[in-house]
Amino acid sequence: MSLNRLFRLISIGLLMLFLAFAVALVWTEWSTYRNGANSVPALRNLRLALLAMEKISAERGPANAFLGAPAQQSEALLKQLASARQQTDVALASLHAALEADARLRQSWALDKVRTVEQGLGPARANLDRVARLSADNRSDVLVLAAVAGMVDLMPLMIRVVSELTLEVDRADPRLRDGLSAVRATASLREYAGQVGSRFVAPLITQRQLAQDEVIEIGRLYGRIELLRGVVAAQMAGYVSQPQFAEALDRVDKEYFDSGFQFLDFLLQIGLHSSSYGVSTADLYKFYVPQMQSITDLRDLLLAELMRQAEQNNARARNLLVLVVGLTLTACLFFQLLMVLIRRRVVQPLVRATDLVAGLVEGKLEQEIPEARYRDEIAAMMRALRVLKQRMRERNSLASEREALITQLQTSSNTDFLTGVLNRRAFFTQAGQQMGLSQRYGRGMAVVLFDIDHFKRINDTYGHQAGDVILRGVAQLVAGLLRKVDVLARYGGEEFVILLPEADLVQAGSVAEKLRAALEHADFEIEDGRRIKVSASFGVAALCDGAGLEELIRRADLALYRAKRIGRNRVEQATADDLMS
Ligand SMILES: Nc1nc2c(ncn2[C@@H]2O[C@H](COP(=O)(O)OP(=O)(O)OP(=O)(O)O)[C@@H](O)[C@H]2O)c(=O)[nH]1
Repeated sequence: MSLNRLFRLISIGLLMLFLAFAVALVWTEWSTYRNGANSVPALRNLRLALLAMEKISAERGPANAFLGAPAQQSEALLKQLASARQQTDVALASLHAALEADARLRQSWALDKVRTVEQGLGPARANLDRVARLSADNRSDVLVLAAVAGMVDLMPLMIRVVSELTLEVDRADPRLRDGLSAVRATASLREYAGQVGSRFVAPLITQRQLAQDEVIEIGRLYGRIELLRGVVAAQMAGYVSQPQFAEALDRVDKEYFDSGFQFLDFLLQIGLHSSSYGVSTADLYKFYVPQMQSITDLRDLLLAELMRQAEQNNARARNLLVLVVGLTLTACLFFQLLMVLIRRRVVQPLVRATDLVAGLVEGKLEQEIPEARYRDEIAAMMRALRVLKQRMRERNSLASEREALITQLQTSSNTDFLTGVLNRRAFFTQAGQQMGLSQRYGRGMAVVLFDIDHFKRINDTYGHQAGDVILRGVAQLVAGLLRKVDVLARYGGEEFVILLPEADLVQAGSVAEKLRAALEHADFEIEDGRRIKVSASFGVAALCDGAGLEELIRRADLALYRAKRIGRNRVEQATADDLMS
């Protein structure tokens, strides 16, 4: 796999991994933010539910007072009760409207229960009013207990509404869990405080001793209240460093536990042994109910703090989401840029350099080696490649020069400098090779020796230079008349030798005759423009009875000698006498 392709695959793989990681991160932050965004509306709903619960509890105060009041006090208490009932109705209507407006809660159990409470409130109030309007003699203990219980029985439904809405807040932002527990504990404390007060209503109205089951129930409620006091104190541990929380908790201790609770304790001590309480339900409403306000205030303070925390958490989640998205996008961009940079500055130049080196190895010295864009290691490599290419060029040119020189030297060492035909040494080299082939394959071969006649006279008459001109002319003429396979060489002085491969004596004689005739008819122009005629004598010998080259030349030389002797300008072939001599 090429480096380029490998890098591309690695880049894509890394980018995929990176994107998966980024998407997971953004998704987590987005979910936190989206869930957290529900925490504030969910807290508002919870606050409305707690308020409605408180109002229902609070309504029991004037209601209980009204139950036990003599006729002359009824009108004033009725007004207070009407006002309390209106506040309950407003609080329940607000809660109802808020739950209906919330798409997630429109079909919820919480809304069903709110409706049930709204529906149950009418009959409970009507029953309470009916009992309150009875004459004192007719307000039996059972009727009063039933009237009080009618209102108290609505509370479990409201507690479930509160539980469900608390869960909504918890789901939206689990970090609010501790604060929510504190709020719930405070709300429960307020509810049980109301309930324990209500337990004294019937005995106060009917001026009787506390029944045994009432004592047990009051004891149970005392236990719960004490337990909740501990729970609230524990839950508040994280808050009491802030003065407003410390003060609110202190107020609960002083106003409710030290004052209100003491008042109930006083009634309990009386109710255990006698019926002479000396207080009415109106007194209970007047002395006890206001002390519970400190619990409600603490709850509201906690709710406000929770709201602040929820908003702060939301803002943080939003900021974190923006930061994560921003960082992810930046990192993504940076990663892409990094990959492009590595590809452009490292991978591609490396691949290019590899191609260039491969090209140089193949001898492609014409290829252009580009200038590197940056002053880095790649630039150094390109510079080195340019130097390498230059050196290779120089070496190649040196090699060519040397080869040309060798060829030139070989040519000049094999060539006769005057006539341009082979010299005697080269003739023997080539003739020796031919002789070997002829002997191996049994082919014929002949040698012709010829010598220009009376050449000394030409030199003497026209000068040595004219003699040279004629030597060149004779060599060119003869070379032009021979086959390519024939080997012509200057044998020495004005004497030439010709090797005729695959020729017998007769064929060689014919060739010699043709040459002789050509020379006889030719004339050669010397420097002063004069034309000079020459003739030559030829001796011919052919290969037979396994004779070697030397022997062949010797016989041709004998024949040439004979031709000179007989009269020149003629061709003589080697004879049987030449063979034996
Ligand atoms: N101009 C010139 N003359 C040469 C060269 N080589 C040899 N000669 C001359 O060739 C002549 C040969 O003369 P000889 O050997 O006496 O023979 P010839 O005069 O040709 O007489 P025959 O061969 O008997 O016909 C000599 O005078 C040499 O000096 C050369 O390269 N150039």
